[in-house]
Amino acid sequence: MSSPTIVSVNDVSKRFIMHKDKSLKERFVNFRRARRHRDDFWALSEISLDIHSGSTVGLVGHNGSGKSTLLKVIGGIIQPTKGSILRRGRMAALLELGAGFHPDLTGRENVYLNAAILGLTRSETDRHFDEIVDFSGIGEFIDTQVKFYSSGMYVRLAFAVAVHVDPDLLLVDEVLAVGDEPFQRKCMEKIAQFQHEGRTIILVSHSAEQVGSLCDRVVVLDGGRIQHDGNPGEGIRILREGYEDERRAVLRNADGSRRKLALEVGSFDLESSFDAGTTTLTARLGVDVNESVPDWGVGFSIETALGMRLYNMTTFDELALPTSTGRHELVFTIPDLRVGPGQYMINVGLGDKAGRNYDLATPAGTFQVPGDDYGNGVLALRTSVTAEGAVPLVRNAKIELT
Ligand SMILES: Nc1ncnc2c1ncn2[C@@H]1O[C@H](COP(=O)(O)OP(=O)(O)OP(=O)(O)O)[C@@H](O)[C@H]1O
Repeated sequence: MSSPTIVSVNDVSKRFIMHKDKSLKERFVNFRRARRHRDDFWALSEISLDIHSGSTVGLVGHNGSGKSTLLKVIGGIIQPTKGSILRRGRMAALLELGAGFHPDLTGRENVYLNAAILGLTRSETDRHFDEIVDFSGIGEFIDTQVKFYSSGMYVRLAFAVAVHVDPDLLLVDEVLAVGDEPFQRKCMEKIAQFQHEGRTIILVSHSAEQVGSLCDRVVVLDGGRIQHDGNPGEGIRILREGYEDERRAVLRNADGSRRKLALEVGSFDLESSFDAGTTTLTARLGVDVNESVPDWGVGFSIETALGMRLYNMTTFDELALPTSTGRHELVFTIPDLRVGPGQYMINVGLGDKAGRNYDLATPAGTFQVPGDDYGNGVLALRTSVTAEGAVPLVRNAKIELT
């Protein structure tokens, strides 16, 4: 039996009105002709989603695709123009930096205010107060007005309150990217605990890695519509493909002709060879040097289909690459590749030592490692098992280029 629906988004559309008049005076002068001086903009169109209790849903999409608007509509912060939202249980939302905090109140006062808004009594908040402050790491600044807090401090305190009010549903909008690394780790642990406890999480993220590791369902938005709803790996692939199309579009001049970058990924070919039980992967990268760039180099990384970075290297410490214009071929050889069954992506980026980035191919190529009987996971470990009277089997994992 599937778990009950905690959020139901029914055919929701959201319109924003964009005023063409720049100044108040223009608006005043054009008051009677107001309709002609405004544009309707549909940030969300006909969105329907049922979110089941206990799931972790990632909302992803390009800038302006409507992720934050959808999260705010789900959170009841803004009303849909059409359609309806049904929500059950206690909700805690981390939507905008500082939203829900009163700048003139201290951290302590804001904790009580926020917790009250989220439905906690004063004595319930008293009980959690030390834990909240402890989790936030705010320390003695808890009695300082929050207008003096840094953005990191805001997020830490807001997150600490949200996760200590016993929510059934947690909405998180990108704010996790703000805190420092130890705090982000703490947040991730808390989210994992929430998942374990069967709470529901909806999060907006730009990080494929975060979405891939946390979510069991990914919704890709494009221009306010659902482009994909379901498998996270497929969602991340669709999102990346979109970024690649966007990048190509940026590389066009106004007349449609292709604009050249100083360094460009010209070609990328993968080969694999299998010998004596090990796989060697060879990647041939053709770089078009259109303008001489001193100290250029290549970043080369391998990721899982869910965006988890497995390996990263650059050529900067290995090679001084030729600066003459024309196509240069680099050959990356990875002997004895030991990754487990699954799909992998190879990304390449071209840049220089001064930190300038020129071209990026994400992915430049993909490969698939078929399942074998040695186990699953990102590591291919040739674990051997013996048992008296048993016949050992020998299995080979061949790599297929896709
Ligand atoms: N209050 C508003 N008034 C007018 N337009 C708005 C308003 N809020 C959002 N928009 C527009 O709606 C579209 C969707 O915005 P939204 O913030 O939901 O996108 P997003 O996918 O979260 O983007 P990002 O990744 O940049 O945060 C954007 O084009 C944005 O400019």
